[in-house]
Amino acid sequence: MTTAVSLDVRNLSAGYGPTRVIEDVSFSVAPGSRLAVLGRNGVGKTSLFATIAGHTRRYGGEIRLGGTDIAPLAPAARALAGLGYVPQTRDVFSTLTVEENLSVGLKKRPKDAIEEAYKLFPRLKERRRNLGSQLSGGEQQMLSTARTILGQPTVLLLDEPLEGLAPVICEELTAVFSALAQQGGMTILLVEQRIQSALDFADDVIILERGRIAWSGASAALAGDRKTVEHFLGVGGLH
Ligand SMILES: Nc1ncnc2c1ncn2[C@@H]1O[C@H](COP(=O)(O)OP(=O)(O)OP(=O)(O)O)[C@@H](O)[C@H]1O
Repeated sequence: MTTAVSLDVRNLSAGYGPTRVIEDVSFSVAPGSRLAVLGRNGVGKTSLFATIAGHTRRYGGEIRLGGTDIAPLAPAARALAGLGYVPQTRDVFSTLTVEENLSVGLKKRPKDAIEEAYKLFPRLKERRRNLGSQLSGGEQQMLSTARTILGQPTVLLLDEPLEGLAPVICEELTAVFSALAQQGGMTILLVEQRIQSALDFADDVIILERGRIAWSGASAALAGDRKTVEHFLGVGGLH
């Protein structure tokens, strides 16, 4: 059965122990589309992705992936169901080689599927025998992204993938993300501090404020609405 919605989040509330940081969040994302999650520091962007991936305490709400509620599942089962999560921390295994890191992402797929990762990021093939700890920040981001993509997710969550990276690496990564959405039909959710980059990449946007959705709409609408950008994201958000 096909569904018109790839990810559907309904009335989601979550936090850490007794502290709630996500409050009654609802949104949906169409298959193959791109959603940017924006907001000032500490509003809950990382926590929202961590909640969808199963790493916080959920108080209520549903997370439907292709029609199935994955909220009761453990993080590994969510990944098997088609959810890819690339955390802000990148989580590269520093004592494993690039190739060993990629093998972890294969799950039950044959070893030669690793070539897909090398096709996406040729730099990783050059560094296949290097340890995770020997990689630059950009290479670590490529590795973390490639490892997740080897699991063939239908929905990919990218938490600040461009943070701290040189402009040329940001362009390379952004081109891969765009190709995954356009040619691979992958649904991508992106947290990004650079508002203009996020708007250039995404079809739609949600803005969080204190764990709640404060604004949602098309990227083009937000790009033309300087007042809303300044109100929720601060002066100088667009350039
Ligand atoms: N592991 C944790 N335990 C307790 N509180 C946490 C934890 N992680 C985040 N928080 C709190 O949850 C709230 C939301 O934080 P979160 O990191 O999700 O925001 P953010 O919008 O991603 O911020 P930034 O833009 O700085 O990355 C903050 O008040 C933060 O202090």
